[in-house]
Amino acid sequence: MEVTYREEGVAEAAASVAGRLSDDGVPARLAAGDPALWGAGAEAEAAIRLGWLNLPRTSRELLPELGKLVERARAEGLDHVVLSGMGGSSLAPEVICNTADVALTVLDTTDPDQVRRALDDRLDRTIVVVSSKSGSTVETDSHRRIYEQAFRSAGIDPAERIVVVTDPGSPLEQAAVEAGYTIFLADPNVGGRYSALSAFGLVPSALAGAEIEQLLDDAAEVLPSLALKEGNPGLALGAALGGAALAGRDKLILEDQLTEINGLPDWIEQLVAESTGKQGRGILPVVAAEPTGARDELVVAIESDDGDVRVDGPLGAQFMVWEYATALAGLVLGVNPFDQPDVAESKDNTTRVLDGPPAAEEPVLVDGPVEVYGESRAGDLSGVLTELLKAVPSDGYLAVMAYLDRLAAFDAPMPEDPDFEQMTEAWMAADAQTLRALLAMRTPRPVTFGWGPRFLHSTGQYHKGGPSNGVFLQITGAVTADVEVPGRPYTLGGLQLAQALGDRRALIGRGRPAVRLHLTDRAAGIAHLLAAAQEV
Ligand SMILES: O=P(O)(O)OC[C@H]1O[C@H](O)[C@H](O)[C@@H](O)[C@@H]1O
Repeated sequence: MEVTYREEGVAEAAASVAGRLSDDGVPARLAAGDPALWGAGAEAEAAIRLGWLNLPRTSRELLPELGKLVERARAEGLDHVVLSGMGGSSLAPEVICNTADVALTVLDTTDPDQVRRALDDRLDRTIVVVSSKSGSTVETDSHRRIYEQAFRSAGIDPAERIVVVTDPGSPLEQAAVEAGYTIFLADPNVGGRYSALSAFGLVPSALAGAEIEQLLDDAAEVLPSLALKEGNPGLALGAALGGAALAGRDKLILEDQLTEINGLPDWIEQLVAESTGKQGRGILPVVAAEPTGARDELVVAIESDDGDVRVDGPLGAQFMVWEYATALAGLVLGVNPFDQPDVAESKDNTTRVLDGPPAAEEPVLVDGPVEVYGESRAGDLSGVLTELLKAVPSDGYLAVMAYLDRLAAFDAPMPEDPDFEQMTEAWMAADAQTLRALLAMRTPRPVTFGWGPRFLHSTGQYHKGGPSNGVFLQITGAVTADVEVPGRPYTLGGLQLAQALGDRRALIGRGRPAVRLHLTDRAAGIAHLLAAAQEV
């Protein structure tokens, strides 16, 4: 595992931070799991959050039981693996399975269309992993209820198809015991976003067919170096992240194009944003964007020369080193890297909206299939986008957050016998993510993109707790066929909208500009929105 500095400014800032940390004995203290490192205020929490340092060893204990489960699933022909989990309970398995090139259907959404897509896909051969550390996350609870009902209606016993990963004593464990589900209990001394090498990362990945022992071997191999002052990749990376941020380079552009590791930036995004984005400080990860050369950017590239910092190594070691580096970056920035104090606010607001829907807000503008909610004096949609881009401060960013089906673009109409280029073009023309790229061309500031509610468990913490320089654009869409959540008074569509309204309320409450665009026809709305972005 190797971390290389490819730019002088970064090398200098990192060297000075690394020197200071080494003088204080930090590398060895962190490797030994010293909870006092982050100060008295963080000590109690750190004392129950450093278990990730032992996972390369302790997670091996899972292998025999997990091997049996994988064997049983194979023998029964259960080859469609669905993972229901938010944030730390799904981001690592997603990158593990993408890298291993094995199929895993990740449900980290409340979008009714996307959930129905998963339900309609090979239910007779589906095994569902329901993962939640707290065991009380509303999205995961809803998926579990929906799958239980779907299995029963198909004459399948849910106990044969549902596997639960949770912390001991959680409400999900209790429900799983009562229902007779297969249960894997995770190490409670590991926080969600540090849980890649725990049961949360390993159970769904093994079921999907990934080689998980190799991940643990690669993580174990890097471990001894994390106690060192020299030749310590975690110290090198943490000092670069923290040192650059202190020097004003607090936008972290993550590059991993065309490497063997596939999708690591989405996992890093949660780790770094939730760990550092609080008390008005933090590092903003920017995924899938081209560097612009802005003075506040730090470009980190996975296995390529495209960055100011280059990080090489296999996936298991990358998990370990990024976790260690992020814990150090938190120390350098003076924040507790193990809590997420501002995530709950949007959740509470969502509950409030579900309990008693607010008086209907009138759109300030309707432009074709797009309604605009929020403060705007623009006469049309491209005017709204122009206003938002202008509102971004010189050190700020624009966050686009789409509460939509992230697979909808694959339904785009295609020309007959399309070649790859034509297919890509058709997908991009139907994909909300294309808006990020179009807006990025029209501003020198970073533009981030998140699917809602997935990002609420990731960058959502930074949006509310980090520096107050974000501008927010939400996209929601009309629901044509909703999905009931059995035993709950809401539908998925109702929950999804409540999540958008709840988060917007939290952002506005903090004085941040936040506009919601509602697509009254989803496909036509995306097309209209992308056309408007081209006119900005
Ligand atoms: O695993 P769970 O308890 O369901 O939590 C899933 C996610 O929920 C919260 O929003 C936290 O901010 C995340 O850090 C966490 O990964």
